[in-house]
Amino acid sequence: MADVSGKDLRTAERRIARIAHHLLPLATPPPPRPLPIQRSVASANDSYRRVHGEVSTREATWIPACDESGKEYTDIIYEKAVGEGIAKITINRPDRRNAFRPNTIKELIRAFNDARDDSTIGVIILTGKGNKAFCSGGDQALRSSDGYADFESFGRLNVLDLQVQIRRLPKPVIAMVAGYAVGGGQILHMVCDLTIAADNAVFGQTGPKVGSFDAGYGSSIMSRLIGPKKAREMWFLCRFYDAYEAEKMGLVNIVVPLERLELETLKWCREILRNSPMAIRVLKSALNAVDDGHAGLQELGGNATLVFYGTEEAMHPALGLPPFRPLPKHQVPLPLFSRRIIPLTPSAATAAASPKIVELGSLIANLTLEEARSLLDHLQDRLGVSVATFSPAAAAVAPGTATDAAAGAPAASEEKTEFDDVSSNARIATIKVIRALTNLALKEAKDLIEGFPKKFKEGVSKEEAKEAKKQLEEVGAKISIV
Ligand SMILES: CC(C)(COP(=O)(O)OP(=O)(O)OC[C@H]1O[C@@H](n2cnc3c(N)ncnc32)[C@H](O)[C@@H]1OP(=O)(O)O)[C@@H](O)C(=O)NCCC(=O)NCCSC(=O)c1cc(O)c2ccccc2c1O
Repeated sequence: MADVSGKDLRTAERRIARIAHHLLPLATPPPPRPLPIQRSVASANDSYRRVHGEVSTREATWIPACDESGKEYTDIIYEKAVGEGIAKITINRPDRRNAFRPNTIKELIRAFNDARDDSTIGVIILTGKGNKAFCSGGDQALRSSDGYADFESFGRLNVLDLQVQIRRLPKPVIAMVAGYAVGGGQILHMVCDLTIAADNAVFGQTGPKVGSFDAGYGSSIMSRLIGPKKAREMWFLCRFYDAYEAEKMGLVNIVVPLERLELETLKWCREILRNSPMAIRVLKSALNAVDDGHAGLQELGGNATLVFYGTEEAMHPALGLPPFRPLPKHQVPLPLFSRRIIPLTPSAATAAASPKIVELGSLIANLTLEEARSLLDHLQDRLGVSVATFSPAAAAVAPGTATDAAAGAPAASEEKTEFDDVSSNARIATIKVIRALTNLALKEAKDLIEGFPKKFKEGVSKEEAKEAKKQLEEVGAKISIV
């Protein structure tokens, strides 16, 4: 028989005693072990399955990751899966059953921040090194009267910041639990969105035995997860519960054989990753909102704002609603617009010009609108003059408008108005007025002031043209009625 020293015996006794007072007495015999992975699937060949198929259950290839500080991690391992949107954060203090010290929490916060900001990451796994413990809570050797103190001269309870960070993180966090998840470690898995437990997992609180308690998430979320009676039992009695009991209580999502723990967790990650990240982000905040009070509403509200920012209305809030009353038919705009239009009207001065000018004038007069536009661009590039310089005496200057009158209108026409270039300053206000004048939809109104010359209004009276001119000038547009 091998020699056993007195010290070894004492250590063994101490360990047995430590576990024993958590595990005994069990109120009921352990429940029969269900099959490790249960599925409640109506049909393995339903249309959902045929469309979406099964996700891969292969292993991931992990590469070490760091955050922007580039600082090494000592208490954790931070990795990302090659070619997949999965990050894995592992508490790396196995000789302490992955108990955390303040530095561990600081590193966890850095890694979670990085995974949050990395747009290639969609799901984060939190786990512990080895098979013996996910995390055994705060490092009891470092507890002092003002919290947990390691390299600093003061104590902290910075795990509370980490809990909040995980709750607010806009991506799912999955706790992958093997072995003990006790004390502050059990609370960490509870604030994660999902928990995949190995069949050797053990859950429980020890606070009242070691002079501590978590009256924050550790109490409220536990009560939400397993119900108020069970939460009281867990805290008041400080018993430990195995993985199957935990599953029955609703503390974990699924129990799997230890050797399949990571593969099953990866499968869950991959299933999440094929769904809409924004839908999941909003759902996470919605599921947390009531329990997180104002902070929960703030998170949910922030997500609503983000979704709103993607809409046209948020980009142009000043545009308001489209005009309610449809305009009479003759006023319904025929879309037509111009960045630059030269009003080509004959004048008395033309007759007095030299033959060269008359010929040039005649050539210009016969240009199509497209050619006229090209000519203006050319002149502008060549001579550096603005289009407005070429507008006739009337008043056309950027960002002006002018509408062509009805075809065949007798006089060269006070009933025409054409749009010239609309400056960005006046743009939104101009669009708004145009919509009121024309009943155009937002997009059409925007196209109107940006697009190639097209008709704006047809058959309008002089008074209407003047009124339109007045309204547009009031918002900074410059108009000519020719
Ligand atoms: C987890 C155990 C049941 C495992 O038992 P096992 O027999 O497998 O292993 P050992 O007991 O021999 O442990 C091996 C080795 O690890 C050391 N160790 C284990 N846990 C811790 C720990 N939490 N802190 C420091 N060191 C730990 C252990 O001493 C051994 O070292 P050796 O040198 O002797 O080999 C069992 O280990 C256990 O019950 N651990 C203690 C669990 C515990 O009480 N945790 C603290 C609860 S309080 C808490 O976590 C907490 C943290 C916070 O930050 C809070 C913040 C705000 C409010 C409340 C908080 C809070 O309550």
